[in-house]
Amino acid sequence: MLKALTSTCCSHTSFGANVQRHVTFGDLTSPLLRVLRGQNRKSPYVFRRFFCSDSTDGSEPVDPEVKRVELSEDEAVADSKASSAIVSTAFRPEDYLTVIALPLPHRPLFPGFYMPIYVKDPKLLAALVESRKRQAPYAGAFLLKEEEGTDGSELEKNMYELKGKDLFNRLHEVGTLAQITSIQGDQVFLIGHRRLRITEMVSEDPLTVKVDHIKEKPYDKDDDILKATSFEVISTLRDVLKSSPLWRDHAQTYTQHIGDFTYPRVADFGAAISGGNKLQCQQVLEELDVHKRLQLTLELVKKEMEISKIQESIAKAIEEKISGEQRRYLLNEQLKAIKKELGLETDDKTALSDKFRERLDPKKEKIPPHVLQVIEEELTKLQLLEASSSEFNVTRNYLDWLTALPWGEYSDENFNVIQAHKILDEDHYGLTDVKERILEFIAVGKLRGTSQGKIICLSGPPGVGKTSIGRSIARALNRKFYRFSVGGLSDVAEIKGHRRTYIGAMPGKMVQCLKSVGTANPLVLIDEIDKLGRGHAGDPASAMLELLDPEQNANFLDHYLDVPIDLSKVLFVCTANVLETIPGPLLDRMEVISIAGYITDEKMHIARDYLEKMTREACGIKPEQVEVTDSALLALIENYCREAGVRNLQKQIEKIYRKIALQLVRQGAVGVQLQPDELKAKSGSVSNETVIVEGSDNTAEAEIVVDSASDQNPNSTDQSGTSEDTLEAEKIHESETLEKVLIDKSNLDDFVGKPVFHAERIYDQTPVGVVMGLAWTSMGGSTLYIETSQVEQGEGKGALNLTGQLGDVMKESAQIAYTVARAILLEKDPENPFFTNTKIHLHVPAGATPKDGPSAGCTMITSLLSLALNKPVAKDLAMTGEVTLTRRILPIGGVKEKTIAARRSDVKRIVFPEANRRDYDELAPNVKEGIEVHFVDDYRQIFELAF
Ligand SMILES: Nc1ncnc2c1ncn2[C@@H]1O[C@H](COP(=O)(O)OP(=O)(O)OP(=O)(O)O)[C@@H](O)[C@H]1O
Repeated sequence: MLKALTSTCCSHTSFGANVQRHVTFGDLTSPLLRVLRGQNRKSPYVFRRFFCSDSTDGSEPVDPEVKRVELSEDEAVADSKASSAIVSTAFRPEDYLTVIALPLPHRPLFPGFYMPIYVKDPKLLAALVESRKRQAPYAGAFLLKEEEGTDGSELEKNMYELKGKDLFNRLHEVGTLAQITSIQGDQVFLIGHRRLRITEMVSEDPLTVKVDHIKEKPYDKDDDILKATSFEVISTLRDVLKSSPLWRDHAQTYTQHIGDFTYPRVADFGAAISGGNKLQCQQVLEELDVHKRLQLTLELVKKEMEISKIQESIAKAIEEKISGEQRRYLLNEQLKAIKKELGLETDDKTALSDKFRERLDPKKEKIPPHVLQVIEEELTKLQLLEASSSEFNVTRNYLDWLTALPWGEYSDENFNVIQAHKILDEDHYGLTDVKERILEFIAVGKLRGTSQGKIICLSGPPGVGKTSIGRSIARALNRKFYRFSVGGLSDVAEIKGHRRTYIGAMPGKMVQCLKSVGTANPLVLIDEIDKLGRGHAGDPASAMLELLDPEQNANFLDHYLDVPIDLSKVLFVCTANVLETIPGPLLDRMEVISIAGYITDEKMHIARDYLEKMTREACGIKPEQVEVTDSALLALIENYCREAGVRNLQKQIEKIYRKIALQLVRQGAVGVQLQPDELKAKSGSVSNETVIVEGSDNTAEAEIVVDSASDQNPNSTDQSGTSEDTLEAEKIHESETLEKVLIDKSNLDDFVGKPVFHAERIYDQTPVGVVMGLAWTSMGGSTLYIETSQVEQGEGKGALNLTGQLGDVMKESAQIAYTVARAILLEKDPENPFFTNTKIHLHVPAGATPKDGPSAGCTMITSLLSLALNKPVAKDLAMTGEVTLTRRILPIGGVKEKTIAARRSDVKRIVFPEANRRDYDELAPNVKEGIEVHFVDDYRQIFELAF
């Protein structure tokens, strides 16, 4: 603040430096003292330059030497010439009664102080230069009055535009006689001398005014009040200056001598360096009563003191804030050191080691010795490493994994076959093969006393419950369940882990599994094993082999862990949609259980007993609120969800129940809305407010109104009766309005839309040349037609065209069929030249679906013969079987799927190869129901059946 204050006296930094040079208080100490005491009359300029009290008194003439010191060397030379011609008495300040008026924008100039100003008006500047040359270096400095409604910045701008009378009117009457010490460019340096008062204007441009020199009113130097006030000003100034380190030196110099100043000087000095605004300063300047002036100054410096205190406290607060953090850090460090010294706390490393040892201790007996050894070595290494090194982190993470694994921890297995059976039945309908296999596994475990790790592979179309049965098996065996999908997995590191040297290295899935389940005998479900990716670095299939092979996995080596772990107690269950894509060696180690898909009857059971129940609970609907009829369910299965699995069926059921939930909530909303009406009828004591809300749609609002009715009269028994009635009414109403939602075949459309599934059966009566075959895909079995048609006829035009996105095997199969059909026709009707003279087109719809495989061989022959003989084939007959050139029928795959598909398409008779008789015999009776199967090993038998 003081810096700012002082710079107001010399408000330009460039000039500030100048001032510093002139006003070096340390240097001036003795001359100033002497001048103030009137001892050194020879060189009064030093004093005058700083504090011109003698000149302002009017007792001291200005020495021409004063000027010489202030001028530059050139000016001094010129000046010396000029001065020789002018009488020195011409420079007495009190002789100046007409002066050029200089406007001051910011602060008044106090006697004894420097002030640089800029003079932008060239005429004025020229006049000042001229007057200096004429040995009359004095002007009047007057503070400019502020125009109403303007701020300071505009004042300076406008100042240069003010001229003559306007300027005159804007000047404060009282100002200072200012000596022009030097002029550099448009910068003029002034020293204040004595107070002036404007009496009249003399000329306009530059503004020249007549002035009176004014003096303070006489005062008694020994007046105690005056003395006390001035001392108070001095002591306050001393305090202010002391608290500001920047001005401490100056303060010392000043305060040493300030006692020698006259009272008016002390007042002027205090006001000049204070931070008072320009009007306050002007007030001090205008005040001629010394006591009053001192009081005004005292006010200003006291204020300065307060500001200085605030400044100090702000600085202190900030300093404290910054150093606080640092202090806390240091204290913390000290605290740590002290604690360590006293043995109260160990350092990070020891704490870490202790944590790991704590983990190890309870299972130390079960940990294999070689693993224990590695752990001990690593723990020792941890102590030797620098805590901030990367190696330390690697070792810490490694130890974390090693100690977190469930070494020798097993969950108590369930060997109770009956209980396991119950659990399996609870979760899934049917799936007898799978369930039987699991029960066998449990039985063996019970007899042996321990269970073994095994690999079961569940294969089948999507949505038949492969994944969910895996979870159910874990529940039945009381093992922890962990599932991970290897579909598209191409990085071996996912299975075997990264080597520890890599940044961000992680162990493989199996180690992660063991850590997360916390037991060494979980059930691990490896999903989508048929979609295992082909790795660019390493072969994931081989890694899987190591993981799954019971011979190898007792010592499974994870790259990260680097110590063998025993996975032989883990039960692996894999799922796959097709077996073909599973790598041979892997498949060889698995026990495959295929789940073929469900027939309508099974789907009905699953929907009724499992999916519906599950969905109903998930939607929060009570069994009595809804009824889905058998016919609706049947229609849903037959017309909407004809695929092998039940996932789509589940989705449709969920759709139905969501719609029911919405319907119920809507009904409920209507019910509560009507409530106030009912209450009115019942109790007749509902306030008017209720009536207002009658018919409102907003349930919440209606409820609030009823509440407020009871609030109004809390003690009334009538009212409490009303709230009970409310609940009662709610219940009655709910049961009345919430009608049971009935879903029947007729309104099924409203819930699930129109059927999307059109019958696979294109023809009601198969025309000539069209025969139904049976196919099998990863989505399950399906029926498909083989169509043949005649393109053109002519001598020797016999040929065969194939369409329908057939694969190579199927194309070859068609060629074989063509040959066999020709041979058979030759046998049956030697005269018939059909194949020789007819170009035939064979197509397999739908054209957009790629098809392959040899199993449509016998269907193709039948189709070609039907066309050649111009005889349609029985409509309820479907066939499948690969044919050799010698007409033998070879076995096919997917007997169950094909049977199910045939039943879906209302086929009554199926032709299967004789070699598949065993597969068929194994099918559950409900799958075979209503089907007449013919097993054939030669095409001739099919010919008899078809025609
Ligand atoms: N036999 C069944 N009894 C009861 N629910 C079943 C049965 N089969 C399947 N589900 C139900 O069908 C849904 C789909 O089953 P899941 O997800 O296990 O099929 P998935 O065979 O694993 O299919 P994907 O091959 O696509 O993985 C599950 O909610 C499951 O509960």
